[in-house]
Amino acid sequence: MWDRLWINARLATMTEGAAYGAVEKGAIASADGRIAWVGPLAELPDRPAALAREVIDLEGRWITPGLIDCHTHLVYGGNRAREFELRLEGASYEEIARAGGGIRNTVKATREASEEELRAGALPRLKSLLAEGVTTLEIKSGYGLNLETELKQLRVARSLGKDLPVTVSTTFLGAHALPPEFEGDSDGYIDAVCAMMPEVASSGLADVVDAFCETIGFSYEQTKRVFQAARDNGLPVKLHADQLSDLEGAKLAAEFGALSADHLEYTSEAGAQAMAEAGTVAVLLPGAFYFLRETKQPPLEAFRNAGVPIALATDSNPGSSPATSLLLMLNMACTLFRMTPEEALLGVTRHGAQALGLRESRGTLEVGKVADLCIWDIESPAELAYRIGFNPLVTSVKDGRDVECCSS
Ligand SMILES: N=CN[C@@H](CCC(=O)O)C(=O)O
Ligand SMILES: [Zn+2]
Repeated sequence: MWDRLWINARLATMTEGAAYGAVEKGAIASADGRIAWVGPLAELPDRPAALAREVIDLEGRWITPGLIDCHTHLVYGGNRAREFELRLEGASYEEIARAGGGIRNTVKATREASEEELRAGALPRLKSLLAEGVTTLEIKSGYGLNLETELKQLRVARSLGKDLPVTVSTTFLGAHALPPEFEGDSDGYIDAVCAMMPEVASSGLADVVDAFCETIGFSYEQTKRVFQAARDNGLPVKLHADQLSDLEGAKLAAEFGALSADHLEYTSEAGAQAMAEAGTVAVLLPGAFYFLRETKQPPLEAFRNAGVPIALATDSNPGSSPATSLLLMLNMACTLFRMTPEEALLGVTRHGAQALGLRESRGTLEVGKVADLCIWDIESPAELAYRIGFNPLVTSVKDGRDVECCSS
């Protein structure tokens, strides 16, 4: 017997086929935290009450897979509201970074914070994401830039996943910026990051390794060394690539079979082609594009033509995207990048799961996958991208159970 059965539901399964993989008059069941049955209500093998311990009549509400935010920097100290003011007075993101502000400001605050303080700062941001139906998210380090603080951030990220109803995928981003103690010696810092890799890997605190390949970050060659060290230690990679200039980060990510390359405003057609061949997901981050008032659009058409799966994320961070609404990112991706609402929803479900290497277990409503669901009070899935600042979530379901903690 199944544990739970939701009937009279409209399902956006996000599988291939019909738009949104929609099933108009559907049903879905969970058993032991997994999806046990999904399909048209009329095809249920027996009366609902004979099939499950609990039957829930959704009266036509929509169900989607639980949402996935595949790129965040959620755990950090302090905030950068002062830099927001400076940028409004005319300073650019790059100028602030070159003058020793930017990421380095957050590094100072993160080094000074205790684990408890970092956790207390991250909790309301995480709860805001959960209240909109996020059931899986990625959290990066990258504001420590020394082994001790990077591990501190990763421990906080892991603990959030243990204590809240959310699956957390963790990412070691040691090569995020040059720490002040390595000023003038970026190669020396990359040596240090590579030297951290064995302990990062053996700690079990990081699922993936990331780097910031950019003129204000690290070069192609330096990023390649970080990726090689990750590979030598059995960790998969992803990359902050081609955000402010084309350093061929997309190509490098593809060469290493990266799970994803993220940002990608300056990616060339050849970079998109390489990603398609490698199965690397393009993660677009409209929050950073908006907040930094970027003008160069990511090459959406090149990704579509090459068949690159496109994901979307908040990039929640204090400097370039202080966002804690994934639904807002759906709207921004459509308005700013001209993605369709269906592409946007795929970006935070099926393709978001793929970007985290979780395609087998999450991201679609299919038998055998984890029973992470969102139940929405909407007339069509396009409404999730259409509205601005409105949350139509009725409830989310994590591992088959209703999420109680974070309703708005
Ligand atoms: N691009 C680099 N990292 C972040 C920004 C971090 C920060 O400014 O604190 C990003 O993904 O946008
Ligand atoms: Zn980022």
